[in-house]
Amino acid sequence: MSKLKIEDLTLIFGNEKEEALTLLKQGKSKAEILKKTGCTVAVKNASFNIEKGEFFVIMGLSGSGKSSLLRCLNRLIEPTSGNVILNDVNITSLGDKELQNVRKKEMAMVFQNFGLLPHRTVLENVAFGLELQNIPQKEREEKAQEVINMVSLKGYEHQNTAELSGGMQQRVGLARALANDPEILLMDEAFSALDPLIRTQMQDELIDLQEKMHKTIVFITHDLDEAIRLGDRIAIMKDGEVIQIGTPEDILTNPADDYVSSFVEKVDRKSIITAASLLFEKPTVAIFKKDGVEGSLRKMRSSGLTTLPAVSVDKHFLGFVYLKDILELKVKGHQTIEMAIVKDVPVAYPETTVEQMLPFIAENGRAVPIIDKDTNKLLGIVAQTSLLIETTGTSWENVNGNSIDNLQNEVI
Ligand SMILES: Nc1ncnc2c1ncn2[C@@H]1O[C@H](COP(=O)(O)OP(=O)(O)OP(=O)(O)O)[C@@H](O)[C@H]1O
Repeated sequence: MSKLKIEDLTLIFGNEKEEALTLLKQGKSKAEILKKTGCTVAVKNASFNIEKGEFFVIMGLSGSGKSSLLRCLNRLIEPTSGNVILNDVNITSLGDKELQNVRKKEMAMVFQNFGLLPHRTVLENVAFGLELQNIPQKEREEKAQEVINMVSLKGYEHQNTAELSGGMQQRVGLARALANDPEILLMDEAFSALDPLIRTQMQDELIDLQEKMHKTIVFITHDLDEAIRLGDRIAIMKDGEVIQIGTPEDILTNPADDYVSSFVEKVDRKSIITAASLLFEKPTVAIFKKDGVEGSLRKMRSSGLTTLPAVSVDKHFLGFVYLKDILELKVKGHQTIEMAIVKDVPVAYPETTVEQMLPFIAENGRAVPIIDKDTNKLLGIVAQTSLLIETTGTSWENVNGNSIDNLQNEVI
């Protein structure tokens, strides 16, 4: 079930909003609208869903509209048109009191500049939201302590936040947001002010925390590496428009346009591209025991492949068969291939990344079998071009896969 629905959301800054909106509907560009009305279209017709428990990252260059969009979700900024629907409640049409309740209980925000009360202690800062709700001191302090422990700040409860490092202040910000146990966390460039090492550490901790909490997180960043590390899905914004939404792998393998490509080309893909996305298009050929020496040779000749996977009748992977071994069996007059099946080869799974597979390829020399973890069946093989085996063996671009889906159509 979808948790948060964003429907045709538009945000325009300026005095001539109505006119700007009309021009927008007529298909005029952001630049034309600015020229004619003096209004800035910060978010243009955004429509997408964020699933319950999803880590959703919004990414884009400075000025692309990320913060504006995020602030429309809890109406820190009033959207000009469109709807934000949370669990069937239309946030955009709530009265002040109900909206306050949503902000307190359902959507909490974590800011880049922490937004803490500097002369209050960690405990008081974390409990602050609960204090505003008149929750009795003992109860709010217990709750605050619980989240302080969660974000690894135990022992710092009574320190003033101004005395803490940036990373620790951001933990306080996070703990404060979590104190109300909201369903949704809105995080606006929450780690951007931290130095790189601390930033990576905070990302790791947030990933760990999310595994336990299963919150819906909407996280803004202008850093694609951060988006990829954190996001289940990433929305990419440009000039107020959401131009692509997808998993990190979708975005890297199929960038929607040159703008997305320009982000993507700087990313190290080896650690993101998985076997699953390599297993498409070309079907592989596999050998069954019943093919025997002659049948195997025929399959190798007609497919042009000198290494083929051997599978059982129900497609369980048995091992690899190499041309040289089959030829040896033929010379010796054998008809069965049993002896030529090399069983001890490293296998990978659909979620195994290219980076993780490269040592297998180096070790095995030719290909990596991709196996379904549950059924143990062979899904396909990821092979390296012979050229690459000769050279470095480390470039993902030259790694390709063959799916076993079309096994019935194999070349014989
Ligand atoms: N209060 C405002 N008044 C007028 N225009 C604004 C206001 N806030 C933002 N804008 C404009 O709206 C557009 C989107 O800005 P926004 O801050 O949402 O982008 P962003 O992607 O979050 O950028 P950054 O990463 O720099 O925060 C920009 O053109 C910006 O200049």
